Amino acid sequence: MEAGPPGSSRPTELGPCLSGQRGADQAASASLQSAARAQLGRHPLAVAAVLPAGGCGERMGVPTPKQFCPILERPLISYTLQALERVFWIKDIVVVVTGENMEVMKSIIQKYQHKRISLVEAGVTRHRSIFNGLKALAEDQLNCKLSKPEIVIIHDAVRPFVEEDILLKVVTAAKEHGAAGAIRPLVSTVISPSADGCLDHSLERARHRASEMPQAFLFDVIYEAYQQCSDYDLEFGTECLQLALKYCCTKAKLVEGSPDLWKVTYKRDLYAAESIVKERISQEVCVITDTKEDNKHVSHLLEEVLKSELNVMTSDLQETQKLLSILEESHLSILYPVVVVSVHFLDFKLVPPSQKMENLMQIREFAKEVKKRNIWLCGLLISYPQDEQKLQESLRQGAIIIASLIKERNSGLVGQLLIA
Ligand SMILES: Nc1ccn([C@@H]2O[C@H](COP(=O)(O)OP(=O)(O)OP(=O)(O)O)[C@@H](O)[C@H]2O)c(=O)n1
Ligand SMILES: O=C(CO)[C@H](O)[C@H](O)COP(=O)(O)O
Repeated sequence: MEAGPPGSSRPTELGPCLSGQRGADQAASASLQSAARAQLGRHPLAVAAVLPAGGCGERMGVPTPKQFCPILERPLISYTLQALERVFWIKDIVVVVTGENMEVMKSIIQKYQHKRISLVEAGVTRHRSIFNGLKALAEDQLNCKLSKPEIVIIHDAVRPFVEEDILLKVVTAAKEHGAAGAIRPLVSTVISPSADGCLDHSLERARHRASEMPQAFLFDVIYEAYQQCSDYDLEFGTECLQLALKYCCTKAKLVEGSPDLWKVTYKRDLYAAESIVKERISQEVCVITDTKEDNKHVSHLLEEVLKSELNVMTSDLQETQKLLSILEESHLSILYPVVVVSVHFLDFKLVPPSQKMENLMQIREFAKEVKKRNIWLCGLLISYPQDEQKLQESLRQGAIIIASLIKERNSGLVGQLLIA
């Protein structure tokens, strides 16, 4: 079973206790939390977030709006919500979706146990959706749990890889400047075409930046800007920072962001996002070793070979049960499929595989059962020849298969029995 909570490099969810890793993560998260308290001031600022998620994802070219497209069988928007929920000082998260997607969104919130989420109906453009989200925060509506924040973060729901440090930077900058936004170096040069479709001029790439998200604003600044906003800007605008400048004379502070802030727009972006998620959640593997004497030696050999493929954390049977109960209690597998590889060693010369097959085939039924809890189980039969060199080869094959199962997370292999 591969352990290790999902998502960013500093997971804070409950999860299997990894020896050194967890300690480092907790330290990193604690230092961010103390930085947040220091930078946001002794009386912590009231910070809320608005996530526009009311688009139809036309450029994605599929019927499902891209914010609901699956990554490892979980909707893209759920990853973004998880990233924001992890930030303790964001008190409310307003998600703006179309009326027709309201029920879908509610089911996602319930299934993945998202917290601090309020839903608001989208507008026909991104700016109108964001404006609706701000209105929900501005008006102390009756029996509405939302209250007006001092700072509001605006972040596209289709930008799942947002970390606490960039959120803290834009919020801190917005507190001082009134507005702030993440930027990235341009990859392509920006050109301006003339009316006849030829090049009029090009912009000096080094002197320009791409505007990304997250952005943050003093709530009163951005709310005022949207209230003054022309219909043309609401209809065709794409830049919130520009609204703050145009309508409130507020020059946003620009904050260099990480390469991970990109927006999922085209289908290739979805493939890239899934690869990044797989890579991030496959950093550790937990080897569950049989404590019976005759298998202990070969299990140890497998761990050694696995170390060349992945970071290996070893565990014995008792630890296995503890890990499994933590998994059950922490609902870790709700957010990400947990891969469990049940490894068996067999000297094919002494024991014909067919004799062992029967009880190994039980894996298929058991796998069907645990898949309901998002645990992806498959079996691996490793040849255990007496010849040391042949044993090393089959262990190497076994390690390659295990690493691939964890990194690739192919649900088609769930319940299968593979042989190395
Ligand atoms: N009327 C709209 C349009 C867009 N968005 C949201 O704004 C974010 C960024 O917009 P974009 O990438 O353009 O999304 P879509 O408009 O869905 O994409 P497309 O332009 O390809 O249709 C997305 O999270 C999208 O859901 C929104 O809340 N309301
Ligand atoms: O990068 C951004 C600057 O705030 C916006 O996400 C981007 O402009 C949205 O544009 P579109 O919705 O057309 O992709």
